[in-house]
Amino acid sequence: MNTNLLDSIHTPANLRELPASALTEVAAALREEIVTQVARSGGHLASSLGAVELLLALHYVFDTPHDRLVLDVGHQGYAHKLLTGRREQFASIGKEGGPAKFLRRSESPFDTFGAGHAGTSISAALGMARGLQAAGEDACAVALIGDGALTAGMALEALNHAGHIKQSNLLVVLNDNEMSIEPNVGAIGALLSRTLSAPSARRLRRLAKDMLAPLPQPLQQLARRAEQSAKALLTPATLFEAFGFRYIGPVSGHDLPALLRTLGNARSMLGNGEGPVLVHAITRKGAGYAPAEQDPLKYHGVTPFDAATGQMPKPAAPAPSYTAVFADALLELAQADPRIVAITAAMAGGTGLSRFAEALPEQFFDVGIAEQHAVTFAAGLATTGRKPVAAIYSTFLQRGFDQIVHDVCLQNLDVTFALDRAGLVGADGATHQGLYDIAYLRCLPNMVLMAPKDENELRHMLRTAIEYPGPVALRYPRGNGLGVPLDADIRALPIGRGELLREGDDLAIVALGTRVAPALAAAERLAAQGIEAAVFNARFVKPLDLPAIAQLVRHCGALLTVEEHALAGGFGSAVLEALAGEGISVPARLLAVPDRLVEHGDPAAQLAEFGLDVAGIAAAGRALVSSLPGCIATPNLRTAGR
Ligand SMILES: Cc1ncc(C[n+]2csc(CCOP(=O)(O)OP(=O)(O)O)c2C)c(N)n1
Ligand SMILES: CC(=O)[C@@H](O)[C@H](O)COP(=O)(O)O
Ligand SMILES: [Mg+2]
Repeated sequence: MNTNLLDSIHTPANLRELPASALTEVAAALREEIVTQVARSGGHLASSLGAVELLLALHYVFDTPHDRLVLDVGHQGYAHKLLTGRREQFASIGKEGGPAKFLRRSESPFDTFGAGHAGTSISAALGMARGLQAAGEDACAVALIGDGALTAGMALEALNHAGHIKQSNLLVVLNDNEMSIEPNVGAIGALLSRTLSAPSARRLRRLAKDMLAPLPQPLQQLARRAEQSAKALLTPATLFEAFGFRYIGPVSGHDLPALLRTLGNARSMLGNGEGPVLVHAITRKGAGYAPAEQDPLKYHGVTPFDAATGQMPKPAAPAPSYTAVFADALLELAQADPRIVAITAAMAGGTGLSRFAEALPEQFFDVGIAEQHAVTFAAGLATTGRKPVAAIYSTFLQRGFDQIVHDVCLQNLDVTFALDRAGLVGADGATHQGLYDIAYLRCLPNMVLMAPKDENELRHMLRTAIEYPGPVALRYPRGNGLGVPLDADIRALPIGRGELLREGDDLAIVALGTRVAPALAAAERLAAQGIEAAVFNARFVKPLDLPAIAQLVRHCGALLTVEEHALAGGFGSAVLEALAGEGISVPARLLAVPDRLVEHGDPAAQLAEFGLDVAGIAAAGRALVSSLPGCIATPNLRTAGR
């Protein structure tokens, strides 16, 4: 395939200069480019392949960016990126300085709305449509949303509102591939599925029309009413029509002539005051690349692989991932205690729970992309004596904040939150960083919050959390553990107690989670420079081990806190607040992620940039000790000063 065809397409306006007959070739070129580049860089492959013709047709039919195209999640948007002037940078997608894997308004005027979390597109497009109407602009807004994302509560809230206000310059295009990351959960997916979908209903309606034609008028009306009820049973049309949408479909999302026709029709229906329109397109996840079509789950999000064969290199993992260790420990604990149940919000693979689902199906729930529901569902289970563990990425749990406050903490219910991907996440970037959970959880009454220093401690913390009869959140990072040996038993830790890992007189380094190991290494470097730093593994953000920390700080006379979390509202802030409450004031430095967006990039480089690696911690420790009164800035700093 000749991807040179793409050389002449810098904006959709170039695309629109081509005859419609040329688009099939453009689609093939886009697909080729996506497979080739994602095989090198990694990224979201299967979803993007499935949406090539849809994006091509949307940019061809609509006057983007004047007409606003809003993508849900953004992981299906690689053809959109290639058609809107980002082909040259495409090879560095997800890398520092390269395009984001999702959408950012700062990246292109064609990215009309930032995306990364599921279910936002219809609300955003509805807001745009209303705003454009209010400004008297002759433009429309188009939301492209997957069948998985459509199960998110806010997507349904938006449908409800859009129909209610009859927003006629709004088009929703439903990209229905019968998949979320994994097969879709629940009735909406089932309603949309092929067996119930409209071709059969349409045939039925045509047949009924032919049969009714010779009948007298009243009988025809009666029969039409009966046909309406049959339709209600058979088609997704009635669902969307009940929401106040005019439904068109289903149409094949890979048949370009049919798509152009259908979207053209939909466009002509917009703006006439009769309410929003929904086009239902049927697609295949991974379309056009056999390995991804056969196993769309495996090729949903990929690291570099061999494009020719689809083979993925076996990662030479030096240690199991935190996710895997968490999942194994949870399965072990749940096998011994049937009260323990595991909950995921459409991320069974990502949270490591797939094996749990197979082994203990009665104790496992995938609620779909419904984090808010997951939290309150867990709370409900807890009222009956179940011990729910909701495993949700730190970034996605943001969705369920009010439910954590109102349904869990206020009632002090026994729910464990396993916050995977807490910290820097790398290529997924700003929308997926797990940098805010300490801030949004530690302010809540009744909440216990902890973070393990390694994967072995994670297992003990999981048991601690499950045994504790109230809300607990456990945060752990994306990626591999430290490779430490795993204890034979999994035991509960004392709540609110940290551990002193290294003694020292000159500086107290109080570290949390992933930053404990580098803090220890930094202390060794400092020792070589004559600074004896104590290193304390805090384990708990809430309740803090205040007695131990206060004693250590008093002893050393200087405090350095280290965490992989935003500075504002983070662990260091918690320590300072607690010390201030005790009337302890001490020279201190808080090492944390600064108050700015952290885009995609290499987490190791980002940690170094923020001074959170070994060198940064050592440098901050040395600077702090050097700044203390009476300290002479030479080797043996504090001792020289004393
Ligand atoms: C709030 C939220 N929860 C979970 C995710 C993780 N996630 C990303 S894509 C996806 C599946 C979306 O399915 P669909 O919209 O049908 O797109 P497809 O992958 O099938 O193309 C999920 C669960 C997310 N991005 N946002
Ligand atoms: C699109 C999306 O939100 C998820 O697929 C996300 O990319 C998950 O990434 P990891 O599971 O690899 O952390
Ligand atoms: Mg889907």
